[in-house]
Amino acid sequence: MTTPKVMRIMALSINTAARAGSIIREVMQRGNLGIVEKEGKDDLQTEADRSAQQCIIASLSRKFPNITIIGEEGDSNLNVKAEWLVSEENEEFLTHSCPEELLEIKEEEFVIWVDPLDGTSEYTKGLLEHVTVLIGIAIKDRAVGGIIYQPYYKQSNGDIGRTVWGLKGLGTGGFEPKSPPKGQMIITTTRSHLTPLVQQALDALSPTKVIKVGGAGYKVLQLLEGKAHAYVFASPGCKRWDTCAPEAVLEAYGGTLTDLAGIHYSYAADVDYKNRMGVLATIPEISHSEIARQVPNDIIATLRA
Ligand SMILES: O=P(O)(O)O[C@H]1[C@H](O)[C@@H](O)[C@H](OP(=O)(O)O)[C@@H](O)[C@H]1O
Ligand SMILES: [Mg+2]
Ligand SMILES: [Mg+2]
Ligand SMILES: [Mg+2]
Repeated sequence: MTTPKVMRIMALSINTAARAGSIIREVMQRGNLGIVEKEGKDDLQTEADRSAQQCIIASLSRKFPNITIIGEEGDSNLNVKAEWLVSEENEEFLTHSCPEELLEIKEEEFVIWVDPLDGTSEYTKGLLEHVTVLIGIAIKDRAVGGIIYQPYYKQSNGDIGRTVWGLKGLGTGGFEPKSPPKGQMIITTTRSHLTPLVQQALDALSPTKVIKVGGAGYKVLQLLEGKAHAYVFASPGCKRWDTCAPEAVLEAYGGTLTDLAGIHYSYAADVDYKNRMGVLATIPEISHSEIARQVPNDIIATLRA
């Protein structure tokens, strides 16, 4: 019985994200981040972003040559050194059963969205716990599988690094699920891109507490670990590579991630990769549609303009 393609892609992505995470730590240890500006001073790229992406895309495309892979850092030179090429599929993950509805998906139907280092700004500022490696697996236009690797997570046994994964129809792994305190509305949002519109959306939801952190991946981890009820970002800053993996993991867990109007983003290969309508993510325990309804129409209209 051959292993279903989606399970092999998840299993290789798990090991590849961890290898990319070790590259991120190696670059930091060497101390020369090789920072360049992409679309301005607010959009940085480091040697870690570039190298982690080379590792991920070279490894995945070597084993699955017919898969469409879209990386934040654009085209990468895939002639990488042998030590960056990951070929082992994660055996622990492969002990799980493939969801019935995903058994027959062909390689050509997958689109993989790669954010090799989410939280670059935080990485350059030493806020290392905000940094994640994101590999999102879409089938046709829907986010289905996700890996959120934290290169700087400290395990209780002293090990460094943690892999959080999710596959819709199967579930999640790698973290201790926790619900946030009842009777509160804790919202996580941007650490560095607060605008009047972002603030207006937050105010409309009357939060009891606001947690400002970097990284789309790290914000969704706040929801998974019971630190926040919702992630609200009324701005077009994020892209599909920021949200594909977090959406798949959160929704495999029973939560929801959409744009601010409550509509799911398409992850088809040919979409405009900008999340122009912001991000709204909620834990399973609260009504996503109820929260979306509380977002004032003028905010939606402004984002749509
Ligand atoms: O992978 P990077 O470029 O670090 O991803 C960015 C997002 O593009 C950006 O929108 C996020 O901004 P906020 O913190 O304001 O949500 C940033 O945190 C990173 O996720
Ligand atoms: Mg970036
Ligand atoms: Mg990102
Ligand atoms: Mg990035």
